[in-house]
Amino acid sequence: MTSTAQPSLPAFKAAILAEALPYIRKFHGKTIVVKYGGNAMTDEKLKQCFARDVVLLKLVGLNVIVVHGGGPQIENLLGRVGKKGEFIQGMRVTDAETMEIVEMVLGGQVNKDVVNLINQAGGKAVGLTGKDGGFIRAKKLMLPNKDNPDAPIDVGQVGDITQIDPSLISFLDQGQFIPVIAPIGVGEDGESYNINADVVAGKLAEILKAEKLVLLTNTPGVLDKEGNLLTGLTPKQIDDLVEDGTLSGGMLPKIGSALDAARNGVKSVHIIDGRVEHALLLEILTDHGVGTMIKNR
Ligand SMILES: Nc1ncnc2c1ncn2[C@@H]1O[C@H](COP(=O)(O)OP(=O)(O)O)[C@@H](O)[C@H]1O
Ligand SMILES: CC(=O)N[C@@H](CCC(=O)OP(=O)(O)O)C(=O)O
Repeated sequence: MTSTAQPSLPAFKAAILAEALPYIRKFHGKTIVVKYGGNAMTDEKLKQCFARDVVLLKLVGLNVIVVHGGGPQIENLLGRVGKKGEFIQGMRVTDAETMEIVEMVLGGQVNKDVVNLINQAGGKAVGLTGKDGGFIRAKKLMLPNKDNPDAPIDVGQVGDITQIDPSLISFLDQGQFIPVIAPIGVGEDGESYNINADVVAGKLAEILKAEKLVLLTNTPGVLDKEGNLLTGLTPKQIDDLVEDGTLSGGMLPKIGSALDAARNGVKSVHIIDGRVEHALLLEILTDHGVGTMIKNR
């Protein structure tokens, strides 16, 4: 006779904890880059769950690096000065006044908020922008123009990463600190560049030879035209989804960065739902992967 009784809650919890052990062993000492999207940081309880997950991962021996966004938070401040954001191919058109606001919001309010959350949860977070130690160098980005390849599109002070110096991050890691990075780069003449946070996270994961890149956003993952979750995507499938318009807006730089990272040595790359409590722990330390995995072929 087979029993249909459900395991008791303590037994269920113990089983989940035990499930984490092989993952802790596998990832101990490895680098994990986590992109915390502005859209995933709107709810207080979720923010605290995120911070606790980051601290737990650090305590069990993973080198966790956080790169945060802040698109909605920038939009909010722009609105207060009577401006509205404009995006082309998922990149914010950034004039001088917008750059000032971007720097204020990303490098100030949002960065300090994430640092404080992690520290309140028991971690030792240190906030940085790419201007600190000049560790993210950038030049002006020109976007490709499908209609006229000879006339690339100018989106203002948006940065194209030219170099990332990993030594500052490694130094913080070794000191048991958790780097929290705002996606701002510095140009040759000290000028600031606004860089999409997914792009910074992807490049950083490549340079640091990260084991994993996890992009936390506000959808269950990549969705098809009918709104169904696509749990795994190959480069060819991604091309098709871009071509037929299934992927748009902020998903374009996200998927591009994810694919670049997967092709350039980051062992696993995931786009997951930051609105699910403890999504990060579920993805990294259990068998229950959530969201979309980006494959390199
Ligand atoms: N096929 C798709 N699947 C899922 N999301 C998509 C898709 N195409 C476009 N998106 C949009 O991309 C958004 C996520 O990107 P973005 O707004 O930049 O978020 P984040 O702040 O997390 O980086 C989703 O909220 C959704 O509106
Ligand atoms: C060039 C560019 O688009 N920069 C982004 C930087 C913030 C970001 O990427 O935030 P999310 O991850 O929350 O979207 C912006 O200005 O919105």
